[in-house]
Amino acid sequence: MPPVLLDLSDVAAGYGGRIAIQDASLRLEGGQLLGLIGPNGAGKSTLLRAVAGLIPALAGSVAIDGHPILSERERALSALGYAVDPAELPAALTGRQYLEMVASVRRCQATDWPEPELDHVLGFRAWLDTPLAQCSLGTRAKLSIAAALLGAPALLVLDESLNGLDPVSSWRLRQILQRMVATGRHAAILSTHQIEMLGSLCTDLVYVEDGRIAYRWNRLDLETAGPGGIEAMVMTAVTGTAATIG
Ligand SMILES: Nc1ncnc2c1ncn2[C@@H]1O[C@H](COP(=O)(O)OP(=O)(O)OP(=O)(O)O)[C@@H](O)[C@H]1O
Repeated sequence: MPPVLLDLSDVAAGYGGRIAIQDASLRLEGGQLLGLIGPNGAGKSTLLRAVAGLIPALAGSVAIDGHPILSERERALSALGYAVDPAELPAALTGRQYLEMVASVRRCQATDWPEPELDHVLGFRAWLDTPLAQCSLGTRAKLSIAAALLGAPALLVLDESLNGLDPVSSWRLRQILQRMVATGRHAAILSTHQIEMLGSLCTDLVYVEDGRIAYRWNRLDLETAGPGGIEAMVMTAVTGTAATIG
């Protein structure tokens, strides 16, 4: 049996007493790569922040790799790689300093990536000694993802992290994610507005709307739709009309 790497049960979370996501239940095993989609402001990032323990769950429970975030926070978070929003990276640090800081928390080396020479593969090596404030958005996004990958955590959470990446780096990173997940020892959640990116990547798909998980598709649904058919499948469900383009 693959390990249960994320167990989210009836989670509610929000800001200043206002609920932004509620009744969210998700279970991810090793080998699953979940795509998270939905309208702007639907609650996707809020859900992922609750998974990462950045905001508290106001109801329900979150467990990562079998460790409840509430009672075993340190053990739970040591199994999580969450790519921080590039805008929230510490601007005064260089990329190298940031990676070293994250590595020291993870108790690994600052180059301990699941694939060797990730800095070269993703093309940010030349920027490692530049303050993050002076790096381009895409380079900061790469450094954020590279930090999340340090120590090859069991659960990876990438919240729109691929948005700013150049096409080749995005493709390389998706390949790395797929290879990690295919081992059965890792699971990942990837939120994006680029549905077409998810077709050949995800094993599962969730659509969040108005603060709730509104639709779910599993591996069989995605295989049946085929990589090119996912967008039509989602649009048909969400808009209630058969959706085709062209
Ligand atoms: N830091 C915050 N403080 C207060 N409210 C917030 C904060 N972040 C998000 N919200 C609110 O919570 C709701 C859900 O926002 P969230 O960022 O989770 O949506 P999202 O689905 O990720 O949207 P997008 O696709 O536009 O990134 C929105 O109403 C938003 O205005």
